[in-house]
Amino acid sequence: MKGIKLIYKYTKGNRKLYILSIIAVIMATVVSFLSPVIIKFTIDYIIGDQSFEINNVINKFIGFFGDRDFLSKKIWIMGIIIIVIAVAEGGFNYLKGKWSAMASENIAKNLREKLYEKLQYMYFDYYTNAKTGDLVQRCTSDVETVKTFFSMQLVEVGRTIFLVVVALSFMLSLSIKMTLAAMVLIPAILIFSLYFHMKIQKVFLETDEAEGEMSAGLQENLTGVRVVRAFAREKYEMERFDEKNLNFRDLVYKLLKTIAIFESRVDFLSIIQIGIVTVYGTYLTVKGEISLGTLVLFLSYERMLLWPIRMFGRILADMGKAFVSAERIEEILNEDSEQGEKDGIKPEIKGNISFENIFFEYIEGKEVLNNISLNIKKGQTVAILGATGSGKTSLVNLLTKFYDYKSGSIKIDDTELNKIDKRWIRENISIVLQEPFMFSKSIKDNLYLANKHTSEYEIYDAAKIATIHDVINSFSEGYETVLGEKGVNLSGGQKQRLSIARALLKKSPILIFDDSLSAVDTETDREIRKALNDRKHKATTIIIAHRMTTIAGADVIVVLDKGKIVQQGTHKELINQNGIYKRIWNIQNELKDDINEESVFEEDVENVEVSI
Ligand SMILES: Nc1ncnc2c1ncn2[C@@H]1O[C@H](COP(=O)(O)OP(=O)(O)OP(=O)(O)O)[C@@H](O)[C@H]1O
Repeated sequence: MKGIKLIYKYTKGNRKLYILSIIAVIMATVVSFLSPVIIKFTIDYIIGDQSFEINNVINKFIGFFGDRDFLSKKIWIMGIIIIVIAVAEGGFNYLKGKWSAMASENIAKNLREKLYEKLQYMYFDYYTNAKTGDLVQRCTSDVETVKTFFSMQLVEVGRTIFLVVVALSFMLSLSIKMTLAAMVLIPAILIFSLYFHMKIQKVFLETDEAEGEMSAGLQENLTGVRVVRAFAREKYEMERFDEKNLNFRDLVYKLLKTIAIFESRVDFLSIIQIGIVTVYGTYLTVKGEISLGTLVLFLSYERMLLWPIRMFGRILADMGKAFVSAERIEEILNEDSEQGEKDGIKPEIKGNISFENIFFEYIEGKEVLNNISLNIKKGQTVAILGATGSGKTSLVNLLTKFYDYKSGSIKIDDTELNKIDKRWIRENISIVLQEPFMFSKSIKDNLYLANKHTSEYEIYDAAKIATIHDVINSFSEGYETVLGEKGVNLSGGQKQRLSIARALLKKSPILIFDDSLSAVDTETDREIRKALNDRKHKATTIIIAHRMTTIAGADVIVVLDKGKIVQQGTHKELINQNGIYKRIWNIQNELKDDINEESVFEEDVENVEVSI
């Protein structure tokens, strides 16, 4: 029932095409019934001189070409009629294929569109829990399974049912005895086919899973190829892949063997069925109960019926698969997402931010932020320092509305963040993520992503601030250089710098760096901070970092520990307090002494006030 509802829902907008393809199938089937009738007519009436009372309409159709005398002299006319019928059948089958393909391709396209759109707006939690491979499979092979159902199985079920009904009524009108003989093994073949295909479904599923595992293994291996090489684990990886490869081969072999056994058994049953019609039909013909033409007609219909009936089980089993796929697609489409939310307000964002008694947890009972209160004025630079897992990124996640806070208050200027439109606030915040991601496009296109109306001059300017302009120019294609998957032809630090340039191009009133200078060397870090310093006060800037020199020049430094703010103040204030900040500062200075090198670090320590 659920499946039928889904069929009805999915065909929306394409039902006319479906009706047309069903009409074409009916026409093809009707026409296919004509050839044996023409042959019977030729054998019995033209050659055999017997009366022909098959059906008034068909009688008239053949009579249209002339009387018996005329036709017996020009028997080639019957050959031409058969050829025309075959061409007409082919034409109707072509139209059926065309219309059902158009409808099913539309359905698949709409489904992919809906899924893609939905996935753009899912809540962040969804991506944390969902497996990427599984999502990709739902958007590709599950959609394909549903498409195959609509393009083939649905119409084939209709064709088979129509074929059986029409053939049966036609055969019954000619000879009840022969019809019974022609149908004697049909139920057995049908039941056997249904039983077999239900049973084999499990093997199909196992094979699909084994193939999925093999491709997932390959994908993981390719993504982690550097780790594999670095740990010299090639042999181990090959063995793991071999195991999956072997398992897949064995399952496919088992599947093909089972299908071959089924085919040979059902072939055997079909031959016996044809044998029964031939022997019993010959007996009745000799006795004069039926004509030779009727025997030939029954044999033709028998052959026409056998193929769809033996495949009926397969079609039904595949339909079961299509319903499972449709449900997997529906699971995604029925998820709650940001799309369902009402639009929030869109105030002008100046850049004043205040957190008041914010508590936050991702998982109930596991507090991540504990009573956070913090005031950031427009244009200020705030640095956040804290151990891993202390809640720095979570603070940013709330600000960008990736997650919602349940208690406390966050105000942007004077507006409660909860009331501000999600897209609006994200448009007004530039964020450089902890793990920068670059699309497989040119460097320029990756930069345009931030602001498609930006000028080339602005792009170069942002790249210069992020100290990546010279690096880009050193590539032979310059800004047109196409980045590989995940930007692999850039180093980690280069990717970070490019994503800083991208964020700067957005020109938002709020700028966030989430540990975005960790992969650049101290010298480059200093250069970027100097360049940024010139833009100071243009945007409220939040910097999350572990390197003290990155942090020290901020207007306000916030020290987080296990989700709580434990210290807050300027570098000068914090250095004079006994606390985490002073301890880390001392550790980094001691390290510097240990290394005992004349370093940029030393300069940084001296210039901390100006170097953000
Ligand atoms: N999506 C999530 N679901 C559940 N727990 C999460 C999620 N994201 C983060 N956490 C948990 O919240 C805590 C704070 O994480 P957060 O990423 O804010 O730390 P952080 O200070 O930014 O750390 P780092 O410096 O390593 O990036 C951690 O204990 C982490 O395991």
